[in-house]
Amino acid sequence: MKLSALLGHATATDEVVTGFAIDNRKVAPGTIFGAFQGATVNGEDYIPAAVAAGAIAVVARPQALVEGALHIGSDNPRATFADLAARFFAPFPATCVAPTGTNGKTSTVELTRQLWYLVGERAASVGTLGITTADGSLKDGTGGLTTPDVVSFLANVAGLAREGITHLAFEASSHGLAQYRTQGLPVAAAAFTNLTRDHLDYHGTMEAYFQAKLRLFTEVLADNGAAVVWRDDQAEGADYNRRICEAVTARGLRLLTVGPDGETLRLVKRTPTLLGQTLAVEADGKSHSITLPLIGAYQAANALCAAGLVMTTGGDTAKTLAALSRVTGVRGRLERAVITASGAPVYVDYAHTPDALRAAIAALRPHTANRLILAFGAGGDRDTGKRPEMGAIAVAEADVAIVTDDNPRGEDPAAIRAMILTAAPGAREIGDRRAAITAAVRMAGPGDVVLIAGKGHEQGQIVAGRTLPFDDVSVAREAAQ
Ligand SMILES: CC(=O)N[C@H]1[C@@H](OP(=O)(O)OP(=O)(O)OC[C@H]2O[C@@H](n3ccc(=O)[nH]c3=O)[C@H](O)[C@@H]2O)O[C@H](CO)[C@@H](O)[C@@H]1O[C@H](C)C(=O)N[C@@H](C)C(=O)N[C@H](CCC(=O)O)C(=O)O
Ligand SMILES: Nc1ncnc2c1ncn2[C@@H]1O[C@H](COP(=O)(O)OP(=O)(O)OP(=O)(O)O)[C@@H](O)[C@H]1O
Ligand SMILES: N[C@H](CCC[C@H](N)C(=O)O)C(=O)O
Ligand SMILES: [Mg+2]
Repeated sequence: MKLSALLGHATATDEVVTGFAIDNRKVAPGTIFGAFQGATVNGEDYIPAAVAAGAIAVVARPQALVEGALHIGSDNPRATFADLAARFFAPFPATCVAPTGTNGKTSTVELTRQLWYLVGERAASVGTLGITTADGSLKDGTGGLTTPDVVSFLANVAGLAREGITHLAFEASSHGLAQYRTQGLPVAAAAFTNLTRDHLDYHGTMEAYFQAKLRLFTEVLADNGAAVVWRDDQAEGADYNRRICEAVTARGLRLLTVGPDGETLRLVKRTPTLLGQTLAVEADGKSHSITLPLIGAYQAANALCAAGLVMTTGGDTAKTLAALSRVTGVRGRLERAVITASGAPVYVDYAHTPDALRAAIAALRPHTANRLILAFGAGGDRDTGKRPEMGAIAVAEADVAIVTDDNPRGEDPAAIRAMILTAAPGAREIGDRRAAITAAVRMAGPGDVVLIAGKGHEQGQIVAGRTLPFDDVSVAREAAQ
């Protein structure tokens, strides 16, 4: 594609555009470079290096200095760059949907993908787990991010379309929304699960965090799009869900509400069973009984959000709800790793926020005859305020709480544990995660349940800039030997 065709107007030198880059080290001849002010450095400092490497145009603020390449000036360079990149990489899958929320995005995209698969669509998902393709296999391309950087995202989504994917569910993280990482991809439906404490290191305040999420509904969602909003008016942060509904209604878009206080899919009753739960749901004045093979209220919530996304993009209500009985568990979300010799099940879960920890413990409580033994930690170089909150929840809700390490990154692991322990009197401290998991598994007796929280599907422990191989599920299995 020629530069003039991409921009829609004549340019002094009309070169062929070969690609897009936001990092000067990825620029090749013919690239359009996006220079953005970041959280750690200013991308504008790399413009000369990008031009030297062959960039033919640079998207940057109007006041930025660009010499030797076309300067595409914009007050919102991230958005302008993404719109151009989307024009370059298109076409995309015909139906793209995106959930956001503090917790539940990965589960919702995966369940949405599965529901589409079960009714015969070629569907994929993009998020924390990576790129999950039509047959359920995983491929890389996200760079370890939940919402990949804009170039990787648009290039990969276009690649999925070329492979015949017609339906895509992707996770819209608050960082991704704030940085316009998905801009340019038309979104047919967006979902909102919940908003509770997380990422305040980046957003500063809960209101700023909410505003980043809100953008999915006010700006990213297409003009003829629809929103699915979880409604449990008694839940923590329920006011945010209400505000999302108001914003969607103000835009005149279709709104589907799901949950105990939802109107589209009203969750009337939830009954835990041995390996899952039965959901009594009212839709269009009809009662449906859904046998969901996943445990926990939180998984029911994500399943209904997923069903809403499928229904609002053309899925038949009865068929979609029926398909919920055939979904399988999401990797690292209340995943049963092993049953110990004494008969205690050991679950691995990705709870790394206060609300998630509470939800994961609550999910297991009905399945626990005796003690609920919890091993958990909190990540380094992330919101520090959530640490004591998680500690308080652990000692209040679990019978045995073991505080251990979870990706200390650049921080002193002992200092992270100390912050958790300030609000967790009675909790035990075992820094080494393998030792903590082993202790939890070995102390479990008949009727006990073990919950290992925080890392879910992760395959490494990030310590001082290095990622050491680590998998909670395998370690739990070894401990149970
Ligand atoms: C805080 C954050 O979101 N950082 C991400 C973001 O950085 P940034 O825009 O602030 O960039 P920066 O590092 O200050 O650099 C500014 C610009 O200069 C460019 N640059 C920089 C250095 C250089 O030598 N040359 C160069 O061109 C960079 O590419 C960038 O465009 O853009 C970078 C490039 O895509 C990402 O790698 C980086 O992710 C870091 C590694 C990260 O840890 N991000 C996490 C916190 C994150 O994004 N998490 C969310 C939410 C997770 C969830 O809750 O699910 C996610 O979606 O994964
Ligand atoms: N709807 C929900 N309500 C409360 N807690 C939830 C909900 N869904 C998931 N959780 C908790 O959050 C954890 C992470 O879930 P999931 O991976 O689906 O969320 P996410 O939003 O993608 O998280 P991340 O932002 O880290 O990618 C789960 O393991 C569970 O403990
Ligand atoms: N997307 C989240 C994942 C956190 C996972 C947890 N194991 C941790 O390292 O804190 C983040 O980057 O904040
Ligand atoms: Mg996720």
